[in-house]
Amino acid sequence: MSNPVVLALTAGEPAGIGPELCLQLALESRTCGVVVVASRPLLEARAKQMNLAVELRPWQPGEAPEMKAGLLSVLHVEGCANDQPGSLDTGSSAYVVRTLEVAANGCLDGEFDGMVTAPVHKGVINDAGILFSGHTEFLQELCGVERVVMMLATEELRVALVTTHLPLKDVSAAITPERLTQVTRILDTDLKKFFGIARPRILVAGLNPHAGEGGHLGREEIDTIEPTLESLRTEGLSLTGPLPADTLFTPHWLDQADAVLAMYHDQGLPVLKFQGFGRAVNITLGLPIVRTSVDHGTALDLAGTGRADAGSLHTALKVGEQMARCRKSAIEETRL
Ligand SMILES: NC(=O)C1=CN([C@@H]2O[C@H](COP(=O)(O)OP(=O)(O)OC[C@H]3O[C@@H](n4cnc5c(N)ncnc54)[C@H](O)[C@@H]3O)[C@@H](O)[C@H]2O)C=CC1
Ligand SMILES: NCC(=O)COP(=O)(O)O
Repeated sequence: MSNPVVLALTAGEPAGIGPELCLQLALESRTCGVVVVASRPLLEARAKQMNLAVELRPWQPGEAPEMKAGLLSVLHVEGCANDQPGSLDTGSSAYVVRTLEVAANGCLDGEFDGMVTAPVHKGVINDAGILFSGHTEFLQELCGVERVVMMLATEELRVALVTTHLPLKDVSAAITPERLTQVTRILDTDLKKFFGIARPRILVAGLNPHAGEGGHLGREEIDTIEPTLESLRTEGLSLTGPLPADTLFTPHWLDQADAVLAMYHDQGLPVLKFQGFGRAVNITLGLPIVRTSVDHGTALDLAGTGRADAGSLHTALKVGEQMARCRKSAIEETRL
């Protein structure tokens, strides 16, 4: 048995459910090492408020993280200004972003095999004067790559997005042949690399109602999507579409596909969340590091109540561990 995978887990927004989900996780034993990257006093305060019997152990690079029930390794990050569930504070925003930097840099340096993120509150980070669209875009920039892909997945359905956190009015202009080509290639490559699918079958949604109705309801399909897919097919990719998005998510199509490529956030994610909210994982494809996340947000209404479900965090850790193991094996093979 090779060394256990070590994942960094960022606790996210201090006022949200992230800190308590990290603590809940520590009530059970783990199959991989987990180091929570967060303010230690924040975690101590939340454990006390919620009566969670978790002993926090400071973690140093190079040490094996705790894996036993009741123990949690913590890499402390300074600067958390609030520990009250439900109350946002712009004073903590730089701290939240710092936890992401520490985890991502730890992955790039090889201290961690991957990172898992609990939810942040994008609004309060921007209110603090820090431009932040999402983890996806932040990690793309931090890792210095031109394009990444957001994909959410359950056991039954995978949905990837061509555009991510973009106002709807800007979506059409963002769907260029270059972006569509990059996103589709990343999706195809990473489905092979991390999910063992020899030739991924990808269903591609159109942008307009009825996929443009032959040009009568928009021309993006004719001018951009069809020619780009045709060109990618000549590289051997298995692509079906552009299909009308309203009927694409039916067994007729889904039964013969490995993933759906949606054009924008709210075209694909509501379907995925209707199908599996609470047990899905959000994966950033195309990064040089492994990053998975939960399928939900900060749920300020639930923070501190004990009613937050840890199902998606469990999925994010399980998939993060599988992907990290896959990446480690690939690295070891290239060394042989
Ligand atoms: N990965 C991330 O960092 C994400 C962050 N967000 C951020 O979260 C904030 C709030 O977003 P909302 O749209 O309100 O979505 P939300 O997911 O926080 O809440 C939507 C509904 O789902 C419930 N819910 C969420 N997580 C739950 C859990 N684990 N167990 C039981 N119920 C749960 C909430 O109580 C609420 O009723 C926003 O600032 C958004 O940007 C949203 C999605 C992902
Ligand atoms: N709806 C998914 C979402 O907003 C998560 O985005 P990110 O923070 O993982 O980029």
